[in-house]
Amino acid sequence: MTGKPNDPSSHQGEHIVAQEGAQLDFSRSMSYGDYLQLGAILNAQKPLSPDHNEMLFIIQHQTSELWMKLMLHELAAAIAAVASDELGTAFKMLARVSRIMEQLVHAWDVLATMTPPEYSAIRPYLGQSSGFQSAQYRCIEFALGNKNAAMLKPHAHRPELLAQVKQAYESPSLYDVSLQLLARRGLALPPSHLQRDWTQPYATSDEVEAAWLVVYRNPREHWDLYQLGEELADLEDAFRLWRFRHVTTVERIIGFKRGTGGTGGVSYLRKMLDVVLFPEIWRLRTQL
Ligand code: HEM
Ligand SMILES: N[C@@H](CC(=O)c1ccccc1NC=O)C(=O)O
Repeated sequence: MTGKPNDPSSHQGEHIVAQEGAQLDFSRSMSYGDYLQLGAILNAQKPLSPDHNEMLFIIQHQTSELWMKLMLHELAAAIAAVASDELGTAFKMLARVSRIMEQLVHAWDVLATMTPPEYSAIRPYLGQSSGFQSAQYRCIEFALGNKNAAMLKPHAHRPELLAQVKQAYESPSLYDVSLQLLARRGLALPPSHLQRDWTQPYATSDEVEAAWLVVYRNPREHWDLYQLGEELADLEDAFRLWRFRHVTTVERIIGFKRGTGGTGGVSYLRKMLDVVLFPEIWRLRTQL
């Protein structure tokens, strides 16, 4: 034994961990993998094709779903916090949601390493499955106020998922609870926007814009509402970037083919770029 770091006969590594007192026997205590349920997570990649690149496709989606799970966890808590006037708590959560969305924006860089012929080898194995059927994604859209009854249908065959998506569909969105907060703070909000059928898509209102304008014209007096408005802008900004990277990545990989989910593909995704979640937050800027 020479003791050199790269000498395969060296037992130096063993000595280091022993000296550091690292725990090495997990026969009777919880290990890293036990705590994180890595057995379940790392055995859940089951490629259907013989193609090398399917692992990328699966892991890209699974990691996205995990980040979406955290986003929903934070969003639900942020909605509850705004509804109970705990704005400091809500800001922390909303900032985290925006950072997760940015993480998902950058994740497209990994998927974009997949070329059209590489994806064409996998695509026939996907059948009619599509991200369009992601229950968590739909819950995020609904929590952010983009309500659409038709989007419940892909979940009709899975009662537990349908219940989850329906709950998000029927609940007030982040923006709905934000407007209620503005009203509690004495700003003039139209009754039509304070109590309504939450399943209906949000309708832009000049009165709502006027209320936000009071906040934005005097930030010092309404500092936390002003901060809330900017958190909403951050979140929608990041979400727009995600939508844009999706459609661009899709175009570079499948061009203008129809989607496996049955939509026109890029034409459908481009229409989604026109969705505005918090319209008055954007419109008011013209008046400042
Ligand atoms: C090769 C990569 C991808 C392609 C070619 C692709 C293609 C498409 C297409 C064509 C649609 C429209 C629905 C349809 O008819 O199928 C769609 C929807 C969707 N995809 Fe992807 N996608 C890709 C990757 C991803 C990834 C990584 C995610 C992340 C989870 C994702 C999430 C979604 C979601 C959530 C929708 C529904 C969007 C909405 O309804 O606004 N996709 N995708
Ligand atoms: N809609 C895609 C298929 C697809 O991307 C997909 C298929 C199964 C699971 C997740 C997917 N990702 C996003 O739509 C296509 O038309 O090629």
